[in-house]
Amino acid sequence: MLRAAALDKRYGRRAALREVELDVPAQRIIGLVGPNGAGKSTLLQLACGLIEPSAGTLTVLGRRPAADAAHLARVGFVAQDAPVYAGLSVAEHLRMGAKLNPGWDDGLARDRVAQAGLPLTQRAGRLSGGQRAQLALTLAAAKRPELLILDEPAAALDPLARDTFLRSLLESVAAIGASAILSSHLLADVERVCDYLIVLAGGRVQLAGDVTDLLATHFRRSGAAGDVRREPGAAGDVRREPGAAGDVGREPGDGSPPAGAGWMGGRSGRDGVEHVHGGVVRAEAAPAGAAPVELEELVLAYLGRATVEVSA
Ligand SMILES: Nc1ncnc2c1ncn2[C@@H]1O[C@H](COP(=O)(O)OP(=O)(O)OP(=O)(O)O)[C@@H](O)[C@H]1O
Repeated sequence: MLRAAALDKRYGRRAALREVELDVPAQRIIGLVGPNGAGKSTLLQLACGLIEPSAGTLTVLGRRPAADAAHLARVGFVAQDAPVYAGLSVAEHLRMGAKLNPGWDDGLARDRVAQAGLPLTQRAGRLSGGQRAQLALTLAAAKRPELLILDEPAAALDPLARDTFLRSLLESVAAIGASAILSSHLLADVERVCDYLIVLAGGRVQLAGDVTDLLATHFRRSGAAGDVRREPGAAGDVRREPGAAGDVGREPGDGSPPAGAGWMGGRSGRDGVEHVHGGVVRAEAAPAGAAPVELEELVLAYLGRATVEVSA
């Protein structure tokens, strides 16, 4: 569904993506996570055909992004901050969507608008942030795309609006049978809706795979519980909501490796066990005494390792 080979994107001399290799199957909801400047928006914009690769190849639904009008119709994009036309009403947005998109599903659009409680006569500029995000999602979903691409769609929303938005996203994806890729800084959101994960840092893919496979092949060495955030380089800006489960007693990096965590800051490969970071290891089967990891620990371990590698 989404394939990248030796994909590079440079802005002048700055490399935003380097040697990206991806092969994401269809029918997934993909979470794209990474700290600020990791290259998430760049990858999504490449996938939409808004920008061109500097080197390498990227295919979306088997073709070059935005290859032609027919291919454009197969992809729906919700850009960061859910842009809509402030001066147009909700109903006018739907009429515009119907005119511009050959596969427009007006029934789906009107159902979604009603479900989200968007007043048809209200100008988009007067909608709340959550309502604007719902309108942008409606416009993208009513195209009935095979792939929905969303760049931090819920970042500006309060927890309740985000919850409603994510539920609508899941319903829309299920209703149209699409794949979706969304970037987010909020691991709780990714954990909730995504079944495939891509971790980007420093323009490189640190980890990619089905969430169930990743969780089945990563473990925490005994004594390492919850220590990933206390390691040097643990990336602090991919975050959970304050108060979310698992946050109790965890503090951002205090600069010292955790006692008893088996921290090696690199890969050993010994006995088929690869040390990732922060007591998190990768192995086909659980090493003796190791415990399952949560998605948050997994992501932080790879981001922590990337930070250590960059600063080494
Ligand atoms: N139009 C541009 N011109 C020059 N540099 C750019 C441009 N867009 C992005 N960059 C740079 O490319 C890198 C990746 O940026 P990108 O916006 O893709 O990251 P991101 O992971 O989406 O970050 P954020 O989470 O802050 O949105 C950054 O170093 C950024 O400064």
